Amino acid sequence: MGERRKKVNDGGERSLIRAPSSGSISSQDLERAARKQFQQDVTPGFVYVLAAFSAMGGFLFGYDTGVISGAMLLLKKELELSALWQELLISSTVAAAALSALLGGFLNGLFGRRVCILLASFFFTVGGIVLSTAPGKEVLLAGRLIVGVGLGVACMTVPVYIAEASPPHLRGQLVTVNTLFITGGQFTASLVDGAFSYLQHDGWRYMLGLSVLPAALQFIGFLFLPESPRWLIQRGLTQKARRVLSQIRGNQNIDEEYDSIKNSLDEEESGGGNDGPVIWRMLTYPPTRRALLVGCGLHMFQQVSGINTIMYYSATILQMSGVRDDKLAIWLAGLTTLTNFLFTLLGVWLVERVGRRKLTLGSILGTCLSLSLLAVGFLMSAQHSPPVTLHPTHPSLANSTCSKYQLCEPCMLDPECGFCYRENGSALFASSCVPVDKASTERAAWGRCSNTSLMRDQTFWAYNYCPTSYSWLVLLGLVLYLAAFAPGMGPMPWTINSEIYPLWARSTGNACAAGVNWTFNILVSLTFLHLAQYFTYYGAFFLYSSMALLGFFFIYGCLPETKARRLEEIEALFENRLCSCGTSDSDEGRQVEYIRVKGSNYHLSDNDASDVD
Ligand SMILES: O[C@H]1[C@H](O)[C@@H](O)[C@H](O)[C@@H](O)[C@H]1O
Repeated sequence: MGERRKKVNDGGERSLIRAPSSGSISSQDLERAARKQFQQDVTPGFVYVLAAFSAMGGFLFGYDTGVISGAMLLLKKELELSALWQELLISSTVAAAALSALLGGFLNGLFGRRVCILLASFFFTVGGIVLSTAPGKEVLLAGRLIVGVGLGVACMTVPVYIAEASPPHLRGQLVTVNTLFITGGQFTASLVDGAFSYLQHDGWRYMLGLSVLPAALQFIGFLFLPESPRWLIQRGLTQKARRVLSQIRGNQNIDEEYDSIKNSLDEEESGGGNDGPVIWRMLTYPPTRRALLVGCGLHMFQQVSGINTIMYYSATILQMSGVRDDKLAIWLAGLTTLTNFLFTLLGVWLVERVGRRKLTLGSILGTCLSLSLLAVGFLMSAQHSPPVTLHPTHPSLANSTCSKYQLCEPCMLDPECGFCYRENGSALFASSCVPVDKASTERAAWGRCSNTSLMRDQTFWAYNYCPTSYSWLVLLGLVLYLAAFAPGMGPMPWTINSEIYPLWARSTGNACAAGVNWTFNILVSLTFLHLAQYFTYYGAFFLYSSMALLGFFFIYGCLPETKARRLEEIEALFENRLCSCGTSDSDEGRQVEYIRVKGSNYHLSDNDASDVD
């Protein structure tokens, strides 16, 4: 208790932690002086330019993963793609991204962040050109693989680069901007898909090729942007590092930041144990092992709470709610990506205000509840599933299971069948379960629903869904899901991973975590239809909801708050046994303000202001 002032090892960041009780005049004077100084140390605009150019990698991530669904609608008709080829063209990019993200860790350590981003934008540009000029499906596949390689490298490098260049008080916000760009890319892709869907011939070339523009812009921009100062110091390029630091910190004093990075590197070196591959060292050193577990766990829970299934399925949810026109459903699906984007913006605003931990916890809890609501919506629809009243006879039905179904629910869960019905006001009649046309799921193979243009008024074709009066519940679940997921669970795994590893483990840690993200992304999307078929839609969504609940407990127990801390301080947060964060969070319950002042670094736990000039 006798200790009135404690020097903290924050490596030069002048930090004042003020207890709510400290309200004496001297403390206020101190704050005023500190704030004045802080305001003079404005963050130079250069950091924002740097973050925006880097986040174009995020935009391309969102664009290239989002645009394929619309392009595929045209491609499969024009190139007569089999189901296997469609699957190959979609999954190849994600698989290539998973592998190249892992390789990206190695490249990052060896060549630095800047070269890796240049490499990624080069791959994006070449991939885009190959895709838009492809003469056939084989070249298309090559193009999708090239884009995937770029994606993997970009998704793990960009957050690290932004985190390493940002001042601590802005780091969360600037790294989260990268995810904002991901969702912005997804939104743009849905607009481009909508616009070019009218161009039946070659529309896909424009959809896939447009990514060349931002990719080339990023490449040119990065020819002029600097390397990360932290990587330069690690490589012993100290003069260059100092130059970059002065460039990105403007009129602020860079000595302390420089010393802090240097000291933490020296400590690591003198600590020994530098033998063996980085991943081995990470796994055998408890703080990095714990950080890796938290980082990979966050990405796993992000994906198993179903974001990409929801985005992919949103057009069907909208059709279920009464939007019957396919084109309109595609445009309205754009609203889903827009909602995702807007709520990510909320995340950018919240991350430095409420902190990473609270934001992620609140978000996953909301995600879990809204997934349950979605599941209840599907359950109600299933329980009130309309019956099949007509059992037409047709030679092709001899080998089909469709004619055996008595209700719409099992009929729509069978990928071979669809539900054809007539409607009079809200009453449904003359319904049948018939095989879907193999060439297009928009119509039946034969009968009343086989020719969309000739379909008489009031005759409808439902594939993948059943007409229901509970669609409002599903729609509400969808909107609430996006509102809960997008500000926290969408961006935080990327943001937190960019800051929880010490410098020597940062590239490898981010590479592994991004690899986990892509792997679970593939797993969830490949299993969704089977899950729905065997456990029904509500079963699938209840499963995602329980995953999110598990994720909540994991985050509650294991994720420490990293807000406003210098990157070099964060390792210390993982020194304690994992899963103790929920019980002892040192800074929680106290009002924490980090204020830059001249002089040494103080953790001010009382009113003493005597050392501040
Ligand atoms: O953080 C992003 C984002 O939330 C996207 O919307 C999603 O498609 C990605 O898979 C995810 O990693």
